[in-house]
Amino acid sequence: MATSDVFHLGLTFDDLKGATLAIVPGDPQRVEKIAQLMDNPVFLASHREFTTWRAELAGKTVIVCSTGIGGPSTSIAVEELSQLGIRTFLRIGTTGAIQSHIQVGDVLVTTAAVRLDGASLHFAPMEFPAVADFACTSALVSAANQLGAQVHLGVTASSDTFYPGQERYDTYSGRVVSRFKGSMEEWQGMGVMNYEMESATLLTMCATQGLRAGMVAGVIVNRTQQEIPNAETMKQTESQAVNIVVAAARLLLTA
Ligand SMILES: O=P(O)(O)O[C@H]1O[C@H](CO)[C@@H](O)[C@H]1O
Ligand SMILES: O=c1cc[nH]c(=O)[nH]1
Repeated sequence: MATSDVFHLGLTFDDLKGATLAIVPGDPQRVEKIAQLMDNPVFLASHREFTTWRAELAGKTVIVCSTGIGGPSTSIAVEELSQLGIRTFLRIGTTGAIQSHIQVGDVLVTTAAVRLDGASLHFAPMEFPAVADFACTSALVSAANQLGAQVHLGVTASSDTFYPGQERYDTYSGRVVSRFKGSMEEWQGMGVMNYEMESATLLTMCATQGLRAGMVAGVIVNRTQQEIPNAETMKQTESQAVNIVVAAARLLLTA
């Protein structure tokens, strides 16, 4: 029997037991928390940034697999999970809001991403929109409403870097390259809700390959107010977004 049917994830076809839906957080430590909210959670593998558990929801198998931070590792997770049979991806992340009306603790559902990454260009030219799947997006919004979350729907800026690409000056050099100087204000003017680091790659890969993807994130900082998140608030916000993604997966699996 194969020990792994794909290059990085350390998973076999057998491990997935026919699952077609995966929940994909960035942080490997979030994976078990998500799996434990479902039935019969089982640890499958952990290699590099990719930790994978399997569980059941509404009698169907669900995979939970971390992508790590950023587009390159996300592209590997999405590619290998697709090879193994996954067709629907729900990302659950943390994020920094850039609009003053969005509060820390709110939840954002991404309808499309500004492609400030490099990996998505390996799947489609820049003219192609990084757009979320409508059914996934609707399920995430319904789940957020069911759970009483304060939810905002809109565009996310998805950057390869946490510091210059998100126009942070509180760095060792204090310098941001000219391409990104003033960029936050520009995105704010266009109504962009927030920054994170994986949706551009995930949404472009899925939209160009007949796969479904949706994205929800808990707001852990608001860049118009502060730079460093509060640890307790961060835990609560993450936990709310985790509950939402599991509820959304249930809606999609029972539709
Ligand atoms: O909480 P996750 O899912 O990792 O998402 C966000 O947090 C990381 C940066 O701190 C990036 O991966 C960003 O997209
Ligand atoms: O500001 C933030 C917070 C979380 N993740 C990001 O990528 N940016």
